[in-house]
Amino acid sequence: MAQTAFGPGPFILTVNGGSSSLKVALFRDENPPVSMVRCLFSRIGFPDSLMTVVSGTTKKPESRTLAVPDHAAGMDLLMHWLEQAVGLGNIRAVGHRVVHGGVTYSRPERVTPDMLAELRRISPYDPEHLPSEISLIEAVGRRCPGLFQAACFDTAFHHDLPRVAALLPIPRRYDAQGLRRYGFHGLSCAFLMRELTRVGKTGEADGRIILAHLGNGASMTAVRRGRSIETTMGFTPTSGLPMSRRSGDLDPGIIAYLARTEGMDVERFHRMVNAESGLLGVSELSPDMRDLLAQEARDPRAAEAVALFCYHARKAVGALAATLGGLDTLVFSGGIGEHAAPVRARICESMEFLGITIDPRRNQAGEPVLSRQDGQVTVRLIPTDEETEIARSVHELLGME
Ligand SMILES: Nc1ncnc2c1ncn2[C@@H]1O[C@H](COP(=O)(O)OP(=O)(O)O)[C@@H](O)[C@H]1O
Ligand SMILES: CC(=O)OP(=O)(O)O
Ligand SMILES: [Mg+2]
Repeated sequence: MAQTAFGPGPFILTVNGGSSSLKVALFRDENPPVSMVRCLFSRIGFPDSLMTVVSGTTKKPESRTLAVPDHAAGMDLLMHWLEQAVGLGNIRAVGHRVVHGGVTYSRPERVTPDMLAELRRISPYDPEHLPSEISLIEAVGRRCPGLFQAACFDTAFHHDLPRVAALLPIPRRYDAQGLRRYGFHGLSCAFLMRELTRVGKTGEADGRIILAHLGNGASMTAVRRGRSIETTMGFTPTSGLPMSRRSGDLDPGIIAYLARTEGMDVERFHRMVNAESGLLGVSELSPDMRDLLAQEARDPRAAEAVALFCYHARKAVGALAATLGGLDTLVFSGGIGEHAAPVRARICESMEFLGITIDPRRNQAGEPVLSRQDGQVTVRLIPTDEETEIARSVHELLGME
């Protein structure tokens, strides 16, 4: 393979399309894959979209503002840049994060026309993520026809949820139509479990574990003997914990109430619970935990939003521990879980009854183990990396071709 700006190829490209962001990373196709450069488009669809590039070697972020009207436009810009930096011929495969795989997909798979048709069919399951993810697969296909593309599903980690956890308490006929609890953030869960196997005590990864993925989207998952047995998100990623802009679980009665009293229609309701709720909705200030922590001393709305987030997270730890029949390990991850020491402290407050005690110094310093020496539950901080998980899966799939 020819020499490129990032050394010799071949490369794997990973594509992670969020609701208004796009993360792309280039890996050298080795075992394990080596991250060469990462690129983040944020605020897609806004006039001040930002492109941030972080090189795998210097780790120095370089940002510039540019108009990115939608995900496909971001992908086109990126492919153009990659053509010059590495040559598209040096890219062996592209791996996409696909948030929803419905009942059909339980492992990473090569994208086929049939898969695209099925993803289009289930798009209404997750209109926040699936349409843009499909458009990214299509954008790559247009630019590089025939290139190996794989879909890595967030729902896959939870595919074998116990029936009682997956079943929704609504008329049975909907279950047959795919209306069930699926669970998300599975790529992050898979990565965290791999890391726990690497850094944990002997047998720890086979114990009773809660993975707290707290980012803009936030969910917690109970894992026993390596298997997801319960998780806070259900049919869509709007459910579960309150998030940066998403409401999380709500009383279903609210939908009918707002329709009757305000004439609120489906689209308006969808926008409210996905884009105008959570930390942003309660604080009326910001969806960003950093901003709220900085303002909570002087603005009671910021304080209430942070308190609400920590309260629901603590409640979820208790509920998930009950489904596990006790707890051995609690893992904090995601932007908030990895960086917000005060939030971690508040989630773990008054949890001694469950064996959770964290050491304030370790927590403040963000050490890999946060629990006290004598703590019954090992509380850990593990940075997640969905991109590496995707690249690993693609490398494995290529090996099976
Ligand atoms: N130092 C920090 N202190 C508090 N919150 C932080 C810090 N760094 C990042 N966060 C929060 O992490 C969240 C973003 O999480 P991240 O996992 O990066 O997002 P995404 O889900 O979009 O991948 C934001 O709410 C941000 O405020
Ligand atoms: C599944 C999900 O919530 O994804 P994100 O956190 O990237 O929005
Ligand atoms: Mg995320």
